[in-house]
Amino acid sequence: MSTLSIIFVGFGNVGKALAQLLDRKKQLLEEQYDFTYRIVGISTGRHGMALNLMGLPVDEVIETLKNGGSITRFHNGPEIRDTYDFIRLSGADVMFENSPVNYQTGQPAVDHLRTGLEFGMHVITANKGPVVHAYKELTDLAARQGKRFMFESAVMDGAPIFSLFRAPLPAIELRGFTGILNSCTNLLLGLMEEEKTFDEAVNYAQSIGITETDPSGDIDGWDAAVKVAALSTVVMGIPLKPDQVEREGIRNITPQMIQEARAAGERWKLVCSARRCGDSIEASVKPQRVRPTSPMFSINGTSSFVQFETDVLPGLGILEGDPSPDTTAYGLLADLINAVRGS
Ligand SMILES: NC(=O)C1=CN([C@@H]2O[C@H](COP(=O)(O)OP(=O)(O)OC[C@H]3O[C@@H](n4cnc5c(N)ncnc54)[C@H](OP(=O)(O)O)[C@@H]3O)[C@@H](O)[C@H]2O)C=CC1
Ligand SMILES: N[C@@H](CC=O)C(=O)O
Repeated sequence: MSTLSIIFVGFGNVGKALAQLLDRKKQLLEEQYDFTYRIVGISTGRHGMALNLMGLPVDEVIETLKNGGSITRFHNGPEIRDTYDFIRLSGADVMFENSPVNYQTGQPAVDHLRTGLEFGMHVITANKGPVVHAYKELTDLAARQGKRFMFESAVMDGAPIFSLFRAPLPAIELRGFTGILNSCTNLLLGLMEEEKTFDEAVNYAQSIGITETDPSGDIDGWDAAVKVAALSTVVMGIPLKPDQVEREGIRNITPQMIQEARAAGERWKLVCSARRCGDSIEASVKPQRVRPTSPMFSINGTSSFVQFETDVLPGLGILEGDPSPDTTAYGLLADLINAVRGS
């Protein structure tokens, strides 16, 4: 049985959930997939970084972070200058990159992933930035290195969106899609229907780890726009950047607007859509009132939904019920298994 050494770049809600899921699935990985793992490195933005090639005490690292402490005390080895040094010194087989998203450039995650690939690692991320800003570059580099660049969790967390179009739907023509791709705003709109204030709703969303590091990315529609751009780039084959998506967030939706919609039997939803027009794409993210006849009407809480328009399957939809950092962690774990077994 092989032992993979694993590093984490970014160890917030998602990184920690993944470390705990890996621990829970350790025996299954050994029995069914014939590999085990050792977490040899964890790096953060403001809470230090630590390498120990014999394996880090992950529970203690999590406890330290919970108390706001630095994890540098767990470091055992030569001094680490920066994250690139951390990646290089780790000699790891697999890197998980889960740092905050940068909608405009994808950095520094793109550089982290490139460095991991250059040093011979499979690189796996839930970060949407690199998918829209460096999909081709990182996919080509991974192929040259005989490694994988994987990002299933970047859109709809653990639901297999990218994998679906990788193999199970050969020869299909994807013409467009519509749906709810941002969990946070769907939760906020639902809580406002229950007469919570906007601030109360945001605080709750942050407490369950579903917002972006900076929640304005959710509220102003950037997270939804980067997901639309990622789907366009990867599954529709039309590279698109978030600022090319017509975008309006939910900041201007008032409690009165919510109640007016309710009185009319409708609900506000932050609707994402994209439609192929020749070689280009028309894409938007905007709040819309939806009727009970829409499949989006009954998408509650953090749940998300997408309906694909294809030439052969009329209306193929995927609903993900109540995702959280734990479901994102599952998408990352699935990527790990698929990278290791070459599927
Ligand atoms: N939360 C979710 O449900 C989902 C999140 N994602 C994506 O996963 C990624 C992580 O999200 P989440 O865990 O919620 O975010 P958090 O804000 O909880 O964690 C971010 C982590 O990245 C670290 N970090 C910050 N800057 C850097 C840097 N320059 N280099 C290395 N590490 C850095 C932070 O360290 P420190 O705290 O010390 O600053 C922290 O450990 C994001 O890209 C997000 O879009 C995708 C799907 C779902
Ligand atoms: N902030 C994001 C988290 C998952 O991508 C969302 O709310 O959808």
